Amino acid sequence: MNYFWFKAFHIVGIVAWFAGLFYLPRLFVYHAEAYEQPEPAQSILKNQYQIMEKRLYSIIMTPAMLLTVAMAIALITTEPEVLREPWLHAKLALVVLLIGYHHYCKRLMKKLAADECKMTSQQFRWFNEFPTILFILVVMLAVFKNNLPTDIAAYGVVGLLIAFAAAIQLYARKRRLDRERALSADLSDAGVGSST
Ligand code: HEM
Repeated sequence: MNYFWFKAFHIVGIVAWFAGLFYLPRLFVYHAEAYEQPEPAQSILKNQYQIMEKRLYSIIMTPAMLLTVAMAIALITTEPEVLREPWLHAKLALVVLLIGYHHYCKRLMKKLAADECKMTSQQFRWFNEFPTILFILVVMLAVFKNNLPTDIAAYGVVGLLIAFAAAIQLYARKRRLDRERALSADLSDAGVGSST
């Protein structure tokens, strides 16, 4: 019975942890875009994102990660034979990457707060997709276990990367066109380029 409790709270921890792992890098995208704004909007936005990032990281993400890992340890302690399973070894390798990503987010948060982060909003959009891929792979390993269809998983990851690249490029193009349109509207409001 304990095993089911541990598994239930393992999943509760995962959901809360991933809510943060998906949303924090999105905040980094908006934080990086705030640098394009004029003052005082820039300072107000940067300050607001900094508060949101800090709270999300320390109140939700880190406790949820600890709950996920604590429940995983409890699951393994209850059924130690699972430690011999190859799917769990693969899953642990991916979880190590996730925990590394989690800590790297903290480093980026500090750099953004100190105005020392050199990453652009487009680079953050790529960074944002990393946990999605790890999430899908870890869940597939947890469900299929040793029967994971590795060929389908590999094609799926490549397909996802192509879809992300297309979406990021299309969005960058849309932003560039919007900026050009706004600039030409400003110029025509100011009478530049008009003979009347
Ligand atoms: C700290 C590292 C982790 C370890 C050691 C671990 C270990 C385990 C173990 C032993 C189980 C029980 C398997 C079973 O009863 O068949 C389990 C279940 C599960 N884990 Fe993890 N886990 C970890 C992290 C994660 C993460 C990060 C995710 C999601 C991204 C995840 C997703 C799941 C899911 C969905 C289940 C339920 C699978 C089922 O009932 O068939 N785990 N985990």
